[in-house]
Amino acid sequence: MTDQEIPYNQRSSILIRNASLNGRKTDIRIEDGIIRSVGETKERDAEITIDAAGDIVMPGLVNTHTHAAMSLLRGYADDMVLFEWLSEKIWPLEAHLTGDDVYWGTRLACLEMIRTGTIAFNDMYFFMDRAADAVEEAGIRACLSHGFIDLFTEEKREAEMKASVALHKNIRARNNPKLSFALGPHALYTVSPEGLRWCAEYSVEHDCGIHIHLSETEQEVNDCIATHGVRPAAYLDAHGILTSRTVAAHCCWLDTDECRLLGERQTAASHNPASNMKLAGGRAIPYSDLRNASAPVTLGTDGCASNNNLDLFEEMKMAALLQKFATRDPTILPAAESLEIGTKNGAEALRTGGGVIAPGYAADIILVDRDTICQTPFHNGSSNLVYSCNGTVVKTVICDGAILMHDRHIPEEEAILERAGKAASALVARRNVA
Ligand SMILES: C[C@H]1O[C@@H](n2cnc3c(N)ncnc32)[C@H](O)[C@@H]1O
Ligand SMILES: [Zn+2]
Repeated sequence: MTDQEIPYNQRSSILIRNASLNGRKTDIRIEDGIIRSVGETKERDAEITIDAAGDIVMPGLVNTHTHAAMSLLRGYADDMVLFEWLSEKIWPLEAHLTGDDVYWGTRLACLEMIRTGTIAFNDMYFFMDRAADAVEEAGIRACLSHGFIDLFTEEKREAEMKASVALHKNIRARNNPKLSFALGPHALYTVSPEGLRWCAEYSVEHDCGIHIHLSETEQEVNDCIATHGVRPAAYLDAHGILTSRTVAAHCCWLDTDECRLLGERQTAASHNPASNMKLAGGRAIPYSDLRNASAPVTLGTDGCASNNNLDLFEEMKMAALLQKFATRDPTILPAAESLEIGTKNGAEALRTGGGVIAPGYAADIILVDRDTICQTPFHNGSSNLVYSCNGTVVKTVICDGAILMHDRHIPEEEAILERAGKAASALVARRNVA
């Protein structure tokens, strides 16, 4: 089948033939966005047939914490301390962002995510109606939240509440099962207690998610104890923020009791190892404690200004390596577990219906090359995917039963690179004259 014949970003009936799954050859039938059968099939009547001989099939990856349009800020400010990085470089530049910037930045981010095998992401940023436009055109799944930052003033709180409700309405009106809405209280150091409480109540009333930063730095913990007399997780819990619909990003400085609290509430922790190492937070996520407490652990990249890419294959490797280094225990977070964190756990946290290759699951599937250096020799599939490969191994991406990349081709790639590059230059120029 030539590229022209592929109906990109349209649900189709798809037959994948001869793919390798857990070391066995198999066919996979997809209809109406769902995996219908896994195993050899005699049926041949699909709209699209993909011969996947030489490819490995696996669930698509899920990025549970990002700020997609920050792809425009890739390389803009590196090698800085987190708070100075935010307050001196990132926030002053973001003050000049437009809806168009967010549209092109999010298109660029979706392009990168699709190319590296990600089929869903959890995003917190601004001008999110334009992010939603970009996401729909890319065809990927996303949970979108307006970054709610009231800086403890009532006036800003009212504005952020309005912006959040408007985004919720906008997303509902699109009636796209791949799009969902979450409240996005940025962090306990940028949102008033009233703002947090409002987000919590709104999320209960409308059954939507909550996306927040939690315990990224030691300073956040120390300031919280000094101001409120409790640690960050307890503080957020007292304001109703820790729920089974909540994704808490970073979680580096949680203590054992806080891990237990996340477990009790079934709040998902999004582990962002590259960002934590780059911004030098100084502590790795307490992975064992979270696991012992049965708190869901998922994987995220954070934005492109602190990573600086959105490749979750790299992130799976860093997650495993960082745990080993930080705990001096090479047996912690083995490759197969890292893969599960990057796929199944993220899919559960974002409720995509996918994350597993089996009948009845959402058809969120990727095909990765087996005939490459990083897969040779092939002693252990999980080991190769986590420790040896990166996102360039991905050949084909199917999301909700629609093809988004086929044989490494994604429509409009060149145009997106050009427009996003121009938007980034113009944004920096506006900041420099201001
Ligand atoms: C949604 C808001 O979150 C900011 N943001 C981006 N990265 C981080 C981080 N590691 N920690 C806290 N905030 C961050 C964005 O720059 C935006 O202002
Ligand atoms: Zn973040």
